[in-house]
Amino acid sequence: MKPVRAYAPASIGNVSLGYDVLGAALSPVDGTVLGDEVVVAPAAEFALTVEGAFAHKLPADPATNIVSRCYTHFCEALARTGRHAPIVAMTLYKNLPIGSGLGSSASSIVAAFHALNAYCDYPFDENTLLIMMGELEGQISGSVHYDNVAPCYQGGMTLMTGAAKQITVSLPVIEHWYWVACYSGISVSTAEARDILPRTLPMDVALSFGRQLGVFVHALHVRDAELAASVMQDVIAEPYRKALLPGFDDARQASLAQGALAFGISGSGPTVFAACPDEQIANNVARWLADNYIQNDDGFCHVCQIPAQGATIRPE
Ligand SMILES: Nc1ncnc2c1ncn2[C@@H]1O[C@H](COP(=O)(O)OP(=O)(O)OP(=O)(O)O)[C@@H](O)[C@H]1O
Ligand SMILES: N[C@@H](CCO)C(=O)O
Repeated sequence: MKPVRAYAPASIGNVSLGYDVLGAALSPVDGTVLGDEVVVAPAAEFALTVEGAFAHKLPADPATNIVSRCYTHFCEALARTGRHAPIVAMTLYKNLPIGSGLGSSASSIVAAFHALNAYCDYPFDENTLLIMMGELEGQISGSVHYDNVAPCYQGGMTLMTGAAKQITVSLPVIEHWYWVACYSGISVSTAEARDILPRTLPMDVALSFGRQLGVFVHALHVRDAELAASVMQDVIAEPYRKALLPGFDDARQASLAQGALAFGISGSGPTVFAACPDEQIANNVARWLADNYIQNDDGFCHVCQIPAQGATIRPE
């Protein structure tokens, strides 16, 4: 079998108004690689090598890397179909920072499963593979949520259905919007950022959540950018999580003052995002965030769009 390489993009989980049920893939407009890659090649025994800018931030033992667990999970699923497990050497290019809010573990998981599936000539369909990706994401963050793995794998903006038969539906995107994503450089554990949230919601919060999500989906379908932006406030997680993000309120105020239409936490943070009506405003917001929100040399800021294509495969 021939070696393959999979690329899986960064993503915004929640997009402010869709806690755990809405996500979007990200693609920097300047062509920067913002996502993990996994290469799968034939070998005499299983091995995982980790390279890339953030490889040193992962535990040294490859067995603790989520990519090794993806391989085991994939092989077990394959065995249930009567096929033999492939013996492979995998290389993870860890390009995304850990605990960033950019769907870093999701990116590794999607690249790993997509590469293994392609290497084995696609034994699993997209929905089946997505369920496996969600299970592995759940092992890391403490509960299954698809809002990073789904857009990362499928591209675009995806809404989770809650039904195993079809995990996601794809939403239209406002094509002229630019999305600034700024990673401050610190790490926030997704599991811990989930633990600080209340287990139940007051009725008024539940009503706001449902109203916002319904209006947003409608607005995307009728291409009403103003209406879509008007409901992009996080009533569930941001009130609790912003305390974990130094400079969050100032960053929001400055981004909105410069013309951003909406501003929020990407996933569980510390990355923040700003949805902007044009590229010029996005560049201005990105400059401000780069100068003021980034806290150390690991931080970065990119002007992005939401790509229609999610994970990709190419021969190695
Ligand atoms: N390939 C991998 N990529 C990322 N994290 C991994 C990987 N393998 C193991 N881990 C571990 O999984 C945990 C990931 O933590 P967490 O879910 O907070 O980060 P994340 O997925 O990077 O976050 P986010 O979705 O906010 O970007 C860390 O403890 C990390 O060491
Ligand atoms: N929906 C998840 C995304 C984590 O990146 C959360 O907010 O916890």
